Amino acid sequence: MTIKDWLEGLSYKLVQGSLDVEVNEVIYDSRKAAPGAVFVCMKGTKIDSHDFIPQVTEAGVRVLVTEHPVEAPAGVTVVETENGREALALLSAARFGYPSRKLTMIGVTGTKGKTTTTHMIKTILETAGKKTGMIGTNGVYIGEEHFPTVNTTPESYDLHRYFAKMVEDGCECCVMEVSSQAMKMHRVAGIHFNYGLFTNISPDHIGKDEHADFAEYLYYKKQLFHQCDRALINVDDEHIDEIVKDIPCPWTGFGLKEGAGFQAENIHYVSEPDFVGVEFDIKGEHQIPVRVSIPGKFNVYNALAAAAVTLWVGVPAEKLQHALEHLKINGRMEIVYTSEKCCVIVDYAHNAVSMESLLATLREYHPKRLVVVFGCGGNRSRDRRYSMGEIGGRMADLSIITADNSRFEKVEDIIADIRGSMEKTGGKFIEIPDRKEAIAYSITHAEPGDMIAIIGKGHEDYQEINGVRYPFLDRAVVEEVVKNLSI
Ligand SMILES: CC(=O)N[C@H]1[C@@H](OP(=O)(O)OP(=O)(O)OC[C@H]2O[C@@H](n3ccc(=O)[nH]c3=O)[C@H](O)[C@@H]2O)O[C@H](CO)[C@@H](O)[C@@H]1O[C@H](C)C(=O)N[C@@H](C)C(=O)N[C@H](CCC(=O)O)C(=O)O
Ligand SMILES: Nc1ncnc2c1ncn2[C@@H]1O[C@H](COP(=O)(O)OP(=O)(O)OP(=O)(O)O)[C@@H](O)[C@H]1O
Repeated sequence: MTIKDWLEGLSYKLVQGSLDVEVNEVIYDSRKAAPGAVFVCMKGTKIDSHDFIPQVTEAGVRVLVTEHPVEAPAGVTVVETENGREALALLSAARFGYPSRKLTMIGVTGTKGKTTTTHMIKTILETAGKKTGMIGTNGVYIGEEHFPTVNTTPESYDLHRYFAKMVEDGCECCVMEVSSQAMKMHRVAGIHFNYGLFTNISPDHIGKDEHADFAEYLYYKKQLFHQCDRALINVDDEHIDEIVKDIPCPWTGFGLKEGAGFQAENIHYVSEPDFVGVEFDIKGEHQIPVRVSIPGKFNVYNALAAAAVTLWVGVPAEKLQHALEHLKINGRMEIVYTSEKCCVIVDYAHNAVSMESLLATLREYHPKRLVVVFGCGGNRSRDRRYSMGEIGGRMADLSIITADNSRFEKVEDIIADIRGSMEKTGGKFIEIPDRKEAIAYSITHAEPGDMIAIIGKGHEDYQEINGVRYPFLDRAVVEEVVKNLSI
């Protein structure tokens, strides 16, 4: 391969050297410099990697892609382009042989529900026999393999490396979360999505290094529509008019609104000893009754969107129904135990907004008592402790305040902050600093018909204390308690 072969689709200027230089790798981190690699420079939020040109050329790099004129040794090829991150995306796609073109690509964007919906889509597609790779906040899943990620949408080079692995491992489809930040940072530049899904939008990710304001946030979320054949959009979103304004691709609505292409109706919240979830009828393009084994109104939206897109992919109705009825998503409204006595749910809700919507949704199931077990992370905003304490006090029948990832703070200090706001509400609470004991207490003291929500850590398999991550999984603790006490 020569660098010329990898420049397809990129607008560039050759400012030094030749395009016939043989290349075998694309890098964007100077510490990986080696002969044969193309080093793509960019101005990052902290570092300008053009500064590393002396080091990388010293290490044998013979091709540089830069955003502005640079000084480079004679014999080194310099290609100038407008945006290094976009160049990285296009070169990486070429480097791996455009693997995303061999996959049915589904992109999911939105403020809330991305992770849940991508998991649902993957489960449905795999139930229908379509091997599916998945990329998002919880990491990358390819077959039995799991790779952790730093970002919800990883850097472009890593994306294409994972797509290539998916193709190699026989995946037919890829479902991935596409964050607005990824759009802004060109991580998905050049990727073509067969389907683009927009779950919802509300103000979030606004601030230094993210989005300047809500308009910019929306603008970047909408960029997905420029890269997909067909879009699926939540028509109940309060910003629907702005979302679909000047939309460049055909789109279909989903939601509860009459006339939506995929409409949910006859919604029932079901709480039975062996099934807790929600059932509804899909109306519109298809008429299919479904039962979803994850509770909550927002999971009606997530399941409806997942159903719609997988029906478009060609999944038969009975496979869809089976998948939704037996769904389990680690740490997202995960029902870990249900019996005549109580129902125990593990969820990742770790701020007041998520906690409030979670508790409100569980109320719909009319539990005898709604019990919440939670703490707050150390070395993070103290406001979160006050607001979560207030929500617990106001919305639960009993709050059991315990430890989360205390990091470098004392659990007792964090609990004291939570207690401060909880007391003002008059809500009932107890304090059990040891999280394992708190979980055990919630179950052993359950009253028939109770719902117990253990929140904040979801899928996390550790508890971070004084810089050490100790193994800890809420679900495993529940299972152990239930087994030992055989209730
Ligand atoms: C603000 C932001 O988005 N930053 C992202 C960005 O980092 P950066 O621009 O700060 O990078 P930098 O440290 O300045 O480095 C610039 C360049 O120098 C290179 N470098 C650096 C050091 C060195 O010795 N040599 C060298 O060549 C780096 O490899 C890089 O190419 O590029 C990195 C690589 O892709 C990202 O990991 C990083 O995400 C940070 C960790 C982050 O927190 N991002 C958040 C805001 C984010 O992206 N969030 C979204 C949304 C999540 C959601 O919806 O919930 C996400 O998709 O995760
Ligand atoms: N469709 C939805 N609408 C509103 N809230 C939702 C929806 N789906 C999930 N939630 C709530 O938001 C929390 C996060 O859900 P999820 O991880 O699926 O979203 P996300 O878009 O990936 O979020 P994040 O960007 O914060 O990782 C859940 O624990 C739940 O409380």
